[in-house]
Amino acid sequence: MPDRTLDIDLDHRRGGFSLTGRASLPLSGVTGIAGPNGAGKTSLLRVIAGLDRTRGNTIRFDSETWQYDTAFLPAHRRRAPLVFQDSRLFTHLSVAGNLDYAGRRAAPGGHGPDRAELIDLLQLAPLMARRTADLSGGERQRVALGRALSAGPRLLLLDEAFSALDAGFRQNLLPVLRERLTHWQLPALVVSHSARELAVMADHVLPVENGRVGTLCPRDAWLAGSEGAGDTTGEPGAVLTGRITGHDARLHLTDLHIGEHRIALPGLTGLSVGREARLYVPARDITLALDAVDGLSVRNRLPATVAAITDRPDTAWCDVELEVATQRLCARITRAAAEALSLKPGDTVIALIKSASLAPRQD
Ligand SMILES: Nc1ncnc2c1ncn2[C@@H]1O[C@H](COP(=O)(O)OP(=O)(O)OP(=O)(O)O)[C@@H](O)[C@H]1O
Repeated sequence: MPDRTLDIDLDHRRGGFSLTGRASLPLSGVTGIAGPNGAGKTSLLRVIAGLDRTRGNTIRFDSETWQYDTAFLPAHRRRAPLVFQDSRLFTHLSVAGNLDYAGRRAAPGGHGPDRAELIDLLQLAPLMARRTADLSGGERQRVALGRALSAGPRLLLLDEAFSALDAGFRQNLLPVLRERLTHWQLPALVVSHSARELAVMADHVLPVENGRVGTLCPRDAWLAGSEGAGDTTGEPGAVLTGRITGHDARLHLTDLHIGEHRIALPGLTGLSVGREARLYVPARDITLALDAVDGLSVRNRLPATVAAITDRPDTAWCDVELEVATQRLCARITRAAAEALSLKPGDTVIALIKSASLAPRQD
């Protein structure tokens, strides 16, 4: 059990919708919140933020009661800002004015970056004097994130808060933000429909389905689909954790080492050499080979050992679980291919991963 937890026990009713269930979420790292449209993810974050005051919910933040019976700590005293897809900014203030306003209201004891780091992280310098009414959707989202981080938060609540960012900016921001959240010791709850986003950000995932809060599970278990979630396409994936070992400015590639094995990633320029980075690899994007193959364009080739093979009943597919330098990968290949290669646990194979599948994309 983690030391500090956010404990929720919900019996939330709004209109015809109800959200129920209990969970104890770690107040360290990032907890992803996943589930289909209308499941209740936004409702959950609103209750935690203190934006919905329905009876029947109990929320405890560490030893502090945020809601219980008739007791209700107002949102501004929780200091758990909620950034959502279309956050409203103060239109009578400039971008700098919005950040200043949040900063002035920050109470001591919160976490987050100083102003210079914030501006650098979210690339706000060219926007500071701008009127917020004139900003694009992505710019507005960057400012909304900046405002939340300026407010001395104790818990950050992000609801599809990266959806308007362009794919390249997001690909760079997510691993850096993840690393910074750890540095600031700022826990976060992140709602996202993107398995790739949750893979990079989350340590645990809380599934929400049909108005019911599910069981918190480790990110890798969720990605593998073993908890019934998997990614938005219902297919598994896995996360490889490596260390950035170099950037090639000419070829726009970043080198990441997983143990002694190298992977080249397109355009992960936001992370400096030596930093840890997580990489989401969808199972469908891995090809398996028994031997080294020549004359292929695929350059990411990881030696792996087959740990298990699971047939998907009534489909053409099977999932091959692999071990790569003590980490786990999953490859979805056809059962016909597994039979043709006579794959079995203990076999040594080479996992081939196209760089394009690791590149930024809207998903
Ligand atoms: N104020 C409200 N009054 C009545 N029903 C509401 C209210 N707000 C949300 N709902 C309903 O509650 C249900 C859950 O909505 P919620 O926004 O929490 O889902 P979600 O999981 O975040 O969905 P999505 O992934 O589509 O954003 C929906 O059916 C929605 O219509």
